[in-house]
Amino acid sequence: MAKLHAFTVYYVKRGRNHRWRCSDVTFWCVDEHLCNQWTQALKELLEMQKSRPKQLLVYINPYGGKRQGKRIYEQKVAPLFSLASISTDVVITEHANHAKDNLFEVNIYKYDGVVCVGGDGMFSEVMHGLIGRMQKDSGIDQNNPKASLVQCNIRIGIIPAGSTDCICYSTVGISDPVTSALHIIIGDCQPLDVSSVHHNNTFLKYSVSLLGYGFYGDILKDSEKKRWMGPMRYDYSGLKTFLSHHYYEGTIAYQPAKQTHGSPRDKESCRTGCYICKKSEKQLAEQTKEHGLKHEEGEEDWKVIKGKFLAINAVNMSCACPRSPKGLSPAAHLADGSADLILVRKCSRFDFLRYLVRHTNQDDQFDFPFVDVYRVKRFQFTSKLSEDNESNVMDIGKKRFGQFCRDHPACCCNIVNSTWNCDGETLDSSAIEVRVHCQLMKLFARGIEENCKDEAAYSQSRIEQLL
Ligand SMILES: Nc1ncnc2c1ncn2[C@@H]1O[C@H](COP(=O)(O)OP(=O)(O)OP(=O)(O)O)[C@@H](O)[C@H]1O
Ligand SMILES: CCCCCCCCCCCCC/C=C/[C@@H](O)[C@H](CO)NC(=O)CCCCC
Ligand SMILES: [Ca+2]
Repeated sequence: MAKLHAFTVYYVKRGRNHRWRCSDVTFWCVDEHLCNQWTQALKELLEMQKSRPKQLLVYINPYGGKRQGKRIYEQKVAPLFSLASISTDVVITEHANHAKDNLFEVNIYKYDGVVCVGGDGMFSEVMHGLIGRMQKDSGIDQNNPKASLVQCNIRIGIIPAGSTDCICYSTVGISDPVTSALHIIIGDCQPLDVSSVHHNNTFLKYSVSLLGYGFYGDILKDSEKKRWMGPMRYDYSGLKTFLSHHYYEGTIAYQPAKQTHGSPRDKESCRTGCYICKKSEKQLAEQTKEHGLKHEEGEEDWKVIKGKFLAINAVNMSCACPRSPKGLSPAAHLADGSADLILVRKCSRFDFLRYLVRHTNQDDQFDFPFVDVYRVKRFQFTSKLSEDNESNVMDIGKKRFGQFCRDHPACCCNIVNSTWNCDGETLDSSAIEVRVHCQLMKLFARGIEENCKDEAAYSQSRIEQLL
């Protein structure tokens, strides 16, 4: 028998529900020279793939979600990175803000990307570190709410190991560490809108998923005390908050997003290669070419809404997650430069439950008389309490009689403020000013792919597209 020579090709195979797996095929051949020619040609082809990362900085939160981050990375992700010849510097975080602070100190420019292993909170830390570092290096003051921010071209990869993993689920279609690792390896790139949140010309936070006041703010505040329960804390605090049924009075002012095509009531969702996000990318490039970073937005066309709200949810993306597979705004776009502002007004407990149930099924969440939704580029919120404080008409008696509104004791209208839930972190201020920055950062992802029945059908459609 002649001596056989062989080489193995590792490739990505699509599974069900947006899951990707690594598969391999081994080629055998008797001719050693031919075998070497093949491996050489394949190596050269791989070398030409400039979007694939070679060096990554990895942060692992060992305490996120079910505390499995370190194990998930070591067992499922590191072997794939090493198979793909990616070199890594790994930091296991020792305290909150470790990753964020570290990103201000290290030479980030030597990396092709930063990977976070954890949940939405861990992603938020890495995003704040990277965006903050870019602004610092470019001399841009984050405290100026009107500043045009510098885009961050160092991509972030998310290995989901948290409690909600909403950002991973909404940008990949599944919360699965191996799938996310493969998106990183093949060098996918998904731009992402980021909202900046300010109070009185002071920068508070950035947000990419949910900015929620009322229901989601109260859940978060209560659940933070129960971190030891792990992801279950949200079910416990969710039920408690639902039963308390608190309303909050305040004023919302918003500027509609006129430049984006599409509406929150659209039937189609944002998917891989989304033409609405592509149009926004083109507009952004033209704007930057014309005005550079100096472009200022007009102050025209503010709309004002006063009312009592059970929940105010501003989402930059659908916020799909395993608990809510279509998300809070199923037609929101990842990179169109706008957010969907959802106002849930005072209604009965039963009606609010009907609304919440629609987070989990196929029915239209906005088809209720007490729910309004607007696609916006900027908004401001002031609670009734801070309005009263500002105009110096605060009734001290209200304070003394505890937290319920003295004027309507039976209405559950809360005179204390709720808290803003900003991607799973609480904000210190209730009065905020929010602005969406179109495609401020990039992820190692490609958006959610259209569902295809099987791989053969997918390949066929790709061939047809290419032809
Ligand atoms: N070593 C650490 N010790 C304590 N806290 C940490 C550590 N590293 C990171 N953190 C903080 O833990 C918080 C929560 O982490 P993470 O987002 O990973 O998990 P989660 O809250 O369970 O998930 P999700 O955000 O998806 O709901 C983050 O805000 C992060 O700042
Ligand atoms: C009777 C059935 C009612 C069921 C209602 C289920 C609703 C689930 C909606 C989940 C929406 C998640 C939005 C994303 C928020 C994240 O930025 C944040 C950080 O991870 N998570 C939470 O605040 C955690 C929020 C958890 C809420 C439970
Ligand atoms: Ca958006």
